[in-house]
Parts: sequence; C-alpha cells; structure tokens
Amino acid sequence: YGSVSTSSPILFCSGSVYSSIHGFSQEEIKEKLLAFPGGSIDLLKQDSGIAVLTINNPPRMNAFSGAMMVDLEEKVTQLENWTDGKGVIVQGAAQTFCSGSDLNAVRAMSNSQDGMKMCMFMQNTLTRLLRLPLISVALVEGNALGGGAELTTACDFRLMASGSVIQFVHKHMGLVPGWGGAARLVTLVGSRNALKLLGGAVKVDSELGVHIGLADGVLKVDLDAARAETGLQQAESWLSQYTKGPAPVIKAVKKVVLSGRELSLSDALRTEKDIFGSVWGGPANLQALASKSKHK
Ligand SMILES: CC[C@H](C(=O)O)C(=O)SCCNC(=O)CCNC(=O)[C@H](O)C(C)(C)COP(=O)(O)OP(=O)(O)OC[C@H]1O[C@@H](n2cnc3c(N)ncnc32)[C@H](O)[C@@H]1OP(=O)(O)O
Repeated sequence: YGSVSTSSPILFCSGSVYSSIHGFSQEEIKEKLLAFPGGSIDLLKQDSGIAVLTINNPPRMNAFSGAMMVDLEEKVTQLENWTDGKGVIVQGAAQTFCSGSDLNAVRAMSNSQDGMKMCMFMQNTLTRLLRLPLISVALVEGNALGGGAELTTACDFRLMASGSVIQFVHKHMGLVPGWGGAARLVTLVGSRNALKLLGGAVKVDSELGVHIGLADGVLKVDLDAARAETGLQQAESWLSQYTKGPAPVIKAVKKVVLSGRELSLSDALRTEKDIFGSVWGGPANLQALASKSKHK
C-alpha cells in the first residue's frame, strides 16, 4: 500500500488544533495536570484490530484526573501509530462511562488561564481521537456527564446501554463545554437540538439519544444471565460489521469520510484522490479483481 501524501496536513500530519503558534505549550500544561494524580487510561490492542480504551477511575465514577488527561494523550499517540488497527471502543470501567473532570482538580485550577489551557489540551487530544484513522465507538453504560458527555462526541459512533444517560451538565456548573463538545454536538444533532441539550442540561437516555441521532444503537439486555453478552461484547460485534477487511482499506474508509466531514469540497476531493491512490492496485484490490467477485 502506498502512503497517503496529501495537501491536508491538518488531518493526517498533526491532528491538533493548538500549537506554539497559538502561544500554547503542551509541555507546560502537562506538568500542571500531572500534579493531580489518580486513575488511569488503559489501552488494550487486540489481534482483531479493535482496541479497547478504558477510562479507569471507579472511586470517582471515572472522573478525569489531570494525570488521566495526560495518559489519554499518550494512548491516542499509540493508536495513531497502530499500523494494524481498524477500530477502537472507548468505555468506562465498572459499568459507568465518565463523570467529567475530577472536581477536585477543577477547584484547584479554577482561574481562567489554567482552565483555558486545560481545555486547549483536551481539545487537542479529543480532536486527535476523532481524527484517528480508526472507526471509533463510545460504549456508554451508566453516566456520561460534563466532560464525559463531551468525550462521547469525540467518537464516530455512540452505543448506549438501557438505563445509561448522556448529560451536558455544564450549565448547572455555570459553564459551557470546553473540550470541543459543543462544536461536535452541533455537527451530530444540529444546532436546535444542541441548544436544547445544553440550555436544558437535558438527561439524554438511550431512547432520546437514538431519536435525535446522538446514539447509533441501544445495547440489548438479556435476562438470561448465562446467555447474556456484556456491553463490550455487543459493542465489538456491532463495530466488527464495519471493520471486516484489511486494515489499510478500513483506514482509507475512515480517512475519506473524515476529509469529507472536515474539509472544503475542493480539498476533500483532492484528499479523496490521494487516499484512493493509496489503495488502488494494493493487495486487497488486486485480490478482488483476480477473484471476479459478484456483489450479490
Ligand atoms: C462541566 C465542565 C467540566 C468539564 O467539561 O471539564 C466537568 O466535567 S465538571 C464535572 C461534571 N460532572 C459532575 O458534576 C458529576 C458530579 N457527580 C455526580 O453527579 C454523581 O456523583 C454521579 C451521578 C456521577 C454518581 O452519583 P452516585 O450517587 O451514583 O455516586 P456518588 O455521588 O456517591 O459518587 C461516588 C463518588 O464519586 C465521586 N465523584 C463523582 N463524580 C465526580 C467528579 N466529577 N469529580 C470528582 N469526584 C466525583 C463522588 O464525589 C463520590 O465520592 P465519595 O468520596 O464517595 O464522596
């Protein structure tokens, strides 16, 4: 497979929004964030090409400590470099998703300068998560609140367990989303629904989530415990519908959609041509041509 050389550095070279040209120092804010320890972000890369990223801080309902924000950035870098990867599932540990920023860290960093730096750091990381050349799914069990709700919007898809809730609680905190969640929410559900969800701090359950297009599916509850699949198993089988096939082809699928989503039409068309060139005449293409396959 040829590599994709495109005129769209924003998507494929550095997915970040802020850098030193914006007066932003990633290293300076990392040092501040590391002063707030606790929890971890765990990455499991599987032979299937589907990775599982777990937000792990159960004593605080998987709230993000500063150290976890830094950890997430490192795990996203590992996923960017995963040649054999095709998909990623983002979940919370212990059957709940994520309750946003750790309020203890928020209280200690309550001046506006630090708040904005933290928000730039998280915008960079979550933008890179959304721009991964992998198909991503947020598996929402329990609560996704505040920054946790924003994290769900940094995935391509959201699957909700019955009883789970996505809630942008920001208004109740005297805030608005700052991790890019508002911009992504508008793209997902339209500006009128976004205004309702943010203005009313609405509790979105799985039914409402599907109705407004925030959720892409609801996980089944099987009362027969012996037969029941876990939420993660269900999410893996849902995602595998879209990740069957060789990694370079799946990555190319994600990249053409991403460029269509983020670039102007002319730039998206040029980028699509480059990505097409990277799979044209590649092993999967030659094999398909040789097998005279019919698409019945
Ligand atoms: C809004 C902007 C900002 C951002 O975008 O950066 C944020 O995200 S701020 C955080 C927004 N989230 C919240 O305000 C969540 C507050 N917590 C809750 O509403 C509840 O704890 C809930 C619904 C998550 C769970 O309720 P439940 O009754 O099931 O459990 P507890 O309340 O007893 O919680 C257990 C334990 O977890 C601690 N906890 C929960 N969330 C956080 C958090 N965000 N930061 C720090 N700690 C959190 C809670 O205090 C309990 O600890 P304990 O020591 O047992 O009292």
